[in-house]
Amino acid sequence: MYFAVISIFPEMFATIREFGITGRAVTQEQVTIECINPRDYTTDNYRRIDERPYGGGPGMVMMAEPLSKAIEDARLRAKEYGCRVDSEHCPVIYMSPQGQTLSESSVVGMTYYDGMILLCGRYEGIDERLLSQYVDMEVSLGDYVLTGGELPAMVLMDSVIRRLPDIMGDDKSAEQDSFVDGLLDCPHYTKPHEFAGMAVPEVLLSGHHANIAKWRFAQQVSRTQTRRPDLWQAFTPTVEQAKWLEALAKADKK
Ligand SMILES: CC(C)(C)c1cccc(C(=O)NCC2(NC(=O)c3cccc4nocc34)CCCCC2)c1
Repeated sequence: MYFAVISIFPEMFATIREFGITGRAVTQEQVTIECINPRDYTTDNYRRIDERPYGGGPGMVMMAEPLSKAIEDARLRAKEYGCRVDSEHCPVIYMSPQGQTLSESSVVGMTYYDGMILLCGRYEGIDERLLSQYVDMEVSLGDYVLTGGELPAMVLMDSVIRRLPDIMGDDKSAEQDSFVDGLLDCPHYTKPHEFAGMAVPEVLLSGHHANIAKWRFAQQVSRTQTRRPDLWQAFTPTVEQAKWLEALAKADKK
């Protein structure tokens, strides 16, 4: 999958290009992440990419011209990479507080794109005429004030990359199932057996895999019910999980 990121701080993206599962996906050429700096598309001596806002007010606004050229170049590169460069297959996504909030379901939908061109704002934002002319979709990470769109762009890329086929490899089954069935995670334990006077729940040492799976599922259920009732409301159990829920309910009644 092809990612082009348009940002005045391209160096920030080393965070996902050089580390962990996303770094491995880049090394194995399952994913390409190209950083495009709008400053390279300026024509003045000062390489201006921001200007004072019309109508006055604090701060600066990112100019449309350099961003438009950067997006057009990103489209060329996406095409060279093999993407079908249209809004259905390689959308221009503006990371924005005005956008639709990113969810695991929208992440899954994005794994079907050939690629995506991510636009990161800084200062007070981007000239509206650039957004109306070039942006296919606005996506938000959530409701808090940030200094830029780069971290949201990296979060989006991280969540999409880990869902691509052949990325999670053998640990896919473990990590994939626990995180994406819509429940919070169960507690995890590893060596040493004793820490700060605390041992490990016996069931995890039993080697009884069915009991261990049941215990973990029960932990996920109770944690989700108590900490995230909103997720619990939205949770739709698989047939298997529905059976376990029944068994749990019966056990609770005893
Ligand atoms: C949401 C809230 C609190 C009501 C709000 C309302 C008004 C402005 C902001 C804000 O933070 N403006 C600054 C700005 N933020 C973001 O880019 C951004 C923020 C949050 C989630 C994001 N997901 O992607 C990008 C995101 C970075 C500098 C360029 C202009 C955008 C926030």
